[in-house]
Amino acid sequence: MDALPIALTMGDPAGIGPEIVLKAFAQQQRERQKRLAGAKWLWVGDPEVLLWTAQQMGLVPPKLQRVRQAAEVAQVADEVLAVLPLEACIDRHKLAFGVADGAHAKAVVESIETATALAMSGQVGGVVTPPIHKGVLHAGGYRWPGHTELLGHCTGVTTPVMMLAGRGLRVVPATIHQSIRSVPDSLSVAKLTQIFSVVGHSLQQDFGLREPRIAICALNPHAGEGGAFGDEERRIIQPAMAALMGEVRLEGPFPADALFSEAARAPYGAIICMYHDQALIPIKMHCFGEATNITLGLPIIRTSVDHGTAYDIAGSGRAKHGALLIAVEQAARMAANRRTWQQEHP
Ligand SMILES: NC(=O)c1ccc[n+]([C@@H]2O[C@H](COP(=O)([O-])OP(=O)(O)OC[C@H]3O[C@@H](n4cnc5c(N)ncnc54)[C@H](O)[C@@H]3O)[C@@H](O)[C@H]2O)c1
Ligand SMILES: N[C@H](C(=O)O)[C@H](O)COP(=O)(O)O
Repeated sequence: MDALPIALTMGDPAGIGPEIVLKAFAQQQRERQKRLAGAKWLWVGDPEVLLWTAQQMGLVPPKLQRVRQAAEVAQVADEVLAVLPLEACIDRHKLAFGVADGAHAKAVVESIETATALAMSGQVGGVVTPPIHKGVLHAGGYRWPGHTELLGHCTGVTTPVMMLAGRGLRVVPATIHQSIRSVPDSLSVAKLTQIFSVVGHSLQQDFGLREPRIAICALNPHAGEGGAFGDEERRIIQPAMAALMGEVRLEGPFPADALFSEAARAPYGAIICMYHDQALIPIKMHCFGEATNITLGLPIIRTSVDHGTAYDIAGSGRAKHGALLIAVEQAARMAANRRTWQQEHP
């Protein structure tokens, strides 16, 4: 078993996050009987949220044990879920499934900040984040569009990079949570060079690929058709690729529509796309519920589920928890790969 626990954040308390944590922990316990494997979990959040969710849904909650620091998790029995409470609390009398409430934002953010600090100081092996509701953060006065940007802020990283990975496909959106209208103007040679470099390094360090090939999507249809439909390929994408020649194996820019067939993508360790939906539509069509959202370029390991808060089914019992188990396993695998890489490249 890994020595360090994995920290799980609270996520949005009114969404399916607490439900999938309860279900995933129960499954992990059943499988633990068969094979002793995997790191212990440390849930960073208001324990009332788990208890309320279990009570409302008729689920049997695990025994919870409050800890004050991550080091205590080693003493917590396997069948008990260690919980690190927050300073900010959730008012369970006002909590309702599927209702976005800006009053939850403070605790949601504190959970992410606390788990990140634990990972930064080496007290946990990685951070796994159940979904948050971006409207809740916004209503609470926070301007982070999502985890990715908040994690960048918490770790002092200016260009955190989002990757979604599942069933042999890895996609990276070069721009994330912003309007389509603003995308071309926010692409620059410097920004793309940085992202291409982070992805190349992470495929080696975190995914164990020795000489990864990376495909780059064009921004415009048919890669701009020689300039007839736009020139960002010539002005921005190609110079960024050229800047890394000899360092990272980049190919393209390819017309995005033809790149996602099985044959076209097979040689590549990752496909870098120019905007959110160019990357996330193909991966969610390919394996929604089984993909993992990973933040690259951080000094810590962070993974997440590929789905959101699913308010439409919160509290109904219909939420599937498979993506959370996959995200935890992915975090543990990445932590091991990174340790090996760091030993080989001191
Ligand atoms: N990792 C994250 O924090 C994360 C990821 C994606 C979206 N979000 C946020 O979640 C909120 C809702 O987003 P959305 O509605 O676009 O996407 P969503 O993933 O919450 O829901 C899309 C559809 O998939 C279903 N679904 C999602 N997860 C499911 C599961 N585990 N089991 C069964 N069905 C599931 C939902 O019921 C819904 O019909 C938004 O605020 C969004 O920004 C957060
Ligand atoms: N773009 C992600 C998705 O649609 O799955 C999601 O919004 C999560 O983003 P963060 O990990 O930055 O919260």
